[in-house]
Amino acid sequence: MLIILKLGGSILSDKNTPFSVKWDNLERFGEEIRNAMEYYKEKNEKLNLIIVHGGGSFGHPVAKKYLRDGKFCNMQKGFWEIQKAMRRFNNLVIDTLHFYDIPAVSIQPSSFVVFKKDSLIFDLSAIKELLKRDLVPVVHGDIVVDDDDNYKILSGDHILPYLTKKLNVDLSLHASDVDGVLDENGNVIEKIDKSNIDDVLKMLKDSKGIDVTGGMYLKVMEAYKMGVKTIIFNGNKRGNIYNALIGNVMGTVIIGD
Ligand SMILES: Nc1ncnc2c1ncn2[C@@H]1O[C@H](COP(=O)(O)OP(=O)(O)OP(=O)(O)O)[C@@H](O)[C@H]1O
Ligand SMILES: C=C(C)CCOP(=O)(O)O
Repeated sequence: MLIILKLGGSILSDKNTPFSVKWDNLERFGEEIRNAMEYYKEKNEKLNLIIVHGGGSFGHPVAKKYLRDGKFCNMQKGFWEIQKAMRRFNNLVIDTLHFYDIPAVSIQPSSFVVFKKDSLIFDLSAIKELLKRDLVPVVHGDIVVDDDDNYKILSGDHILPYLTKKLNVDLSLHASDVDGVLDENGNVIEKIDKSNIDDVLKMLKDSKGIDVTGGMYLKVMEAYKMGVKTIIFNGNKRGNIYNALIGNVMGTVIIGD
């Protein structure tokens, strides 16, 4: 069983308070992930896990400092500043996971991923070998170069569907701070597929906090375009990370075309 789980920046941090961490949440996620690993072990079922996390209160405010009219400037300094912010965040996440005996290891996209016009150069060899050794790759949103002499943010919302497709993941999960994608009445849309994608995209607004990527719109659009199935659910609710990992959580199922 190969599962990929994105821990959204909005549940790991307060995106309106730079460099803040929601420690209660992060520690609970560690506990729930460990419990889910125990669940599969007791069932004698092999679980391989990849974790993705967003920029949260670390990447977004720093990236915003170097954006002018949608283009990155002063990147002689900015590239490392954004990398450094994400390394800080990634270190905190991974150290906490280790406190719960989760063999997490870091994957930093800025050092090897290239954003091409409509695809990614993203070598998966190391991630595949790490999974073979039952290690848990933790891939984070990051600043990356593109193939047009510029720079782009590689969002966790790009990474999750990309890895879901390329690694033929069995279960793709996105823990955010809402119960799912909500309609104009605030009700959870249970399924998004080609029958309702156009109507749903009209309902998507901005994120509450500082966000330089694309909030819910990017999440839904990237998963749909990549043609994968993923579930968006509320990671703030105690027990939901565990429930999602054992295949038992309510949210919005996106079925890409
Ligand atoms: N129709 C919608 N349904 C649900 N949430 C929506 C909708 N439109 C906009 N949002 C906003 O999207 C937010 C979730 O997207 P956001 O990108 O902030 O989450 P995240 O994945 O935790 O963060 P990050 O992308 O930084 O990791 C919600 O908190 C909500 O404010
Ligand atoms: C802002 C940076 C560096 C990463 C953004 O990743 P996301 O929060 O998953 O969109």
